[in-house]
Amino acid sequence: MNSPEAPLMFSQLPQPLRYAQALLEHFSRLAGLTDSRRLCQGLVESASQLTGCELSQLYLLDDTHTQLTLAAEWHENNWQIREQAGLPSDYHREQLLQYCLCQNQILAIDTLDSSLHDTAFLPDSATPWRTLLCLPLLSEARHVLGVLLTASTQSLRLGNFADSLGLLGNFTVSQLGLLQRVDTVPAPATAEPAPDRPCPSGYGLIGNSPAMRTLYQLLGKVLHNPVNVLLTGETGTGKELVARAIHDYGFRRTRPFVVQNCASLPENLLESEMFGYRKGAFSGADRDHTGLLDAADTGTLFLDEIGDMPLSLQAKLLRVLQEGEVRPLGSTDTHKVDVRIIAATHRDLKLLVEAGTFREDLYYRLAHFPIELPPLQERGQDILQLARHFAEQACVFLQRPLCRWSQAAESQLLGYPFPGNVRELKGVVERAILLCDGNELLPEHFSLEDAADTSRNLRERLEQVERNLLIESLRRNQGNQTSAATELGLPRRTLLYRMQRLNICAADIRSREKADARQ
Ligand SMILES: Nc1ncnc2c1ncn2[C@@H]1O[C@H](COP(=O)(O)OP(=O)(O)OP(=O)(O)O)[C@@H](O)[C@H]1O
Repeated sequence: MNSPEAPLMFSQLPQPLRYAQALLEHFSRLAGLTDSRRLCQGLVESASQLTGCELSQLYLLDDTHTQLTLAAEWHENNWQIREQAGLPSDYHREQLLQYCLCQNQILAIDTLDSSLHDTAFLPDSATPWRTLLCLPLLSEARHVLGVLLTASTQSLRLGNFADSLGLLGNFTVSQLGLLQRVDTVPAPATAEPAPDRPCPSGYGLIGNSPAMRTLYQLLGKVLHNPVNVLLTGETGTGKELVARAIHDYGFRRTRPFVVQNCASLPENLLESEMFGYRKGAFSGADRDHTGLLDAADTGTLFLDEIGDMPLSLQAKLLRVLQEGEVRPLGSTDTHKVDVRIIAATHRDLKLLVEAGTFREDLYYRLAHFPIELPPLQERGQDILQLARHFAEQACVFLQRPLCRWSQAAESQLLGYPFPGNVRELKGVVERAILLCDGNELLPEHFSLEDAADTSRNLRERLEQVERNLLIESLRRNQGNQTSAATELGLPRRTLLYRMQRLNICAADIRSREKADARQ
């Protein structure tokens, strides 16, 4: 067994060949299981048989990575059924599991000490648990999906099984994924069509385009990993929303989330806000003040517009990132904080580095895990999904019935460039809901044409606005010209004249009456 390949995985085991053969048999047995529950049970049984451990447990994260659940347990030669299989949403007390999951690290403990380690997740045993192995289970894309744990009351070198058991565990979770996909094959054509309602697509964010799916993949990688994250992208693309998602769906979700916009305060105020100060640090400092870094301790600090942070503060922030240390103004002492920094900017930080206004060392520290948010224009049909979502929100807020979307309005939104991205879309939709008196959103409710169409002169654009106003009024009055003229404060003859000039015909007015009648 001196060949450099296969033996490496088995070389520390007493009977490597027999073990390799047994491992193959377990692979092939698991590959034949077509029921998710049996597959989970099969894995824990295999893990115990291969290692000789009395206990094996399989924990799986749910789709949103918020809940870690005990999916199967093998103990005392049997599958166990536990009542409360779900762990608290931050699995904070289960430090060992949390370490393995969040750090994506194998954990092998040869001498388990119950006074040092909280092992409440292990079942009661007459003899104390002595050795433990925790393996993060990974998808093909290297996302952590769960943990495989084996434990024994005997002294075993469980670390030697880590590589081979990891392969078996990863294989099992990929089989589970396949089975889930088979179970969720679209319903047959006879089924009722799904309601046309927007729904969050990933981590509470809306959008299903390839660009957004790539974003969700990247988010999945940082949720359970304490790296700092740099969010870039045009204004209004959702950087703050994404920062919140990383916090809310990650392992710090029960800890504070603190936001500071670096462009909103002058240098000295920003410094005292972030780092805090001691009484007497400057005139007016009549008491100690806790800084945001302390407020965010054990949680997340979101630094928006990081490109606008003054150079002197950049040096202090670098110290926090490198040493985890904060020194409040007026203090000679430093103290430690444990804060995940998520920074965001719509500016090109590399250019700022070249221009000498942003520190290169800080840039590299922050950009450990850069995530670029796609502009709205690159999200295709997400525009409509987002628009429906914002329309629904606005209708609920205004306590009015939901509006239908005319095809023309949808096409108009799809053809508009949205330089202000999602924020602009939200504003445009909310305004349209206010302008829409009936139940159907029409192109004239959206003030997009003017911004998009620069080919028309001012008079033509004003005429378009006037035309929309007249049509709206006529529709409100069921086509009655006298009532519409009164509402608009015009003599009826003037209204007729303007209608003629602006080419408003009965069909323009009827199009909504028809829509209303269909309701
Ligand atoms: N994918 C999304 N799903 C739902 N709402 C979104 C999405 N992206 C952005 N929004 C909404 O759009 C608005 C702007 O988002 P946000 O403030 O996070 O953008 P930003 O990139 O941080 O902007 P800025 O660079 O100007 O600070 C918010 O109301 C946010 O809720």
